[in-house]
Amino acid sequence: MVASKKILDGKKLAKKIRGDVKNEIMEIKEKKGIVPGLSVIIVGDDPASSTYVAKKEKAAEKLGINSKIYRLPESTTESHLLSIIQRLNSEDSVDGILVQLPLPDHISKEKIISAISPEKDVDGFHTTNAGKMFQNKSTLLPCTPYGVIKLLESKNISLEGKHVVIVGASDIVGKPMAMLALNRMATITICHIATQDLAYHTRQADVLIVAVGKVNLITADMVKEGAIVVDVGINRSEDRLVGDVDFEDVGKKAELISPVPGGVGPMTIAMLMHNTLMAMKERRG
Ligand SMILES: Nc1nc(=O)c2c([nH]1)NC[C@@H]1CN(c3ccc(C(=O)N[C@@H](CCC(=O)O)C(=O)O)cc3)C=[N+]21
Repeated sequence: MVASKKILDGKKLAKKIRGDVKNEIMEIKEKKGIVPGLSVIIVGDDPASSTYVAKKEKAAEKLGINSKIYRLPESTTESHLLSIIQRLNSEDSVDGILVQLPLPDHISKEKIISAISPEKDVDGFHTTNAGKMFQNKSTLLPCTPYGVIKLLESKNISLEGKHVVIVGASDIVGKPMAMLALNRMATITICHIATQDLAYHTRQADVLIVAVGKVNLITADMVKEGAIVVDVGINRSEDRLVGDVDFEDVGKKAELISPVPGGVGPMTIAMLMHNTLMAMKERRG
């Protein structure tokens, strides 16, 4: 068992953040008579994607966000999807547009993301928002890396001067995670599929952030004593949800460790709600 004081409890923090967002939404509703609107588009019927979208819908509803889910068949054409996005871009009551990833192979992810108005890009994936993040300017930040930062900040962990090692270099987690850490003056290492001697790098980490999607990728021998470990991985193993980190063994060595489930996942949803409110305030606040 990992001692509870060592656990980075994302479920608890996400609840607090959702509460804060809800209070602000109620205040704005009272003063101005407007509520945030979130449109979520899902193409095809991948069961994991459907679960996540259902979670987003439920969270939005509880916070007084007006959410609408577009469930489109796998056969949806790129041009049809683009036409829906264009309509949502011009709809004043829609503050956030999220297209659930992955998309089917016949649809270009880049084309779809760049069609979303940057002001409504609550995922923070648009190149305009990525560029602003690069410049450390205020923008909509990608929900998962942003959630990781919030989780660390909630324990008063400053990244300044720390060696943050990120395993995984995806556009939606690893790369933006590195940029957010760099913007907070961390020294960063990004490991990926071509990295030689992964363990050499992970053992240097003061803060180790893992986002790969491989069960038990990170074992106790790969982690420095007293490190902070954040597990972004989500894997289904023997019908249960596990991360990329061997939680029990690594938990003994780590100072703090995030669990799966109950770690980064709920933070992703909370930051999406936060971003939806921010998008509303920026555009029509
Ligand atoms: N455009 C887009 N934006 C996304 O933000 C996005 C996406 N596409 N595609 C898929 C990934 C994955 N993702 C998760 C959200 C919540 C949990 C979550 O709430 N996890 C819970 C448990 C989930 C469960 O029980 O199945 C937890 O870790 O405790 C996980 C994963 C958002 N994603």
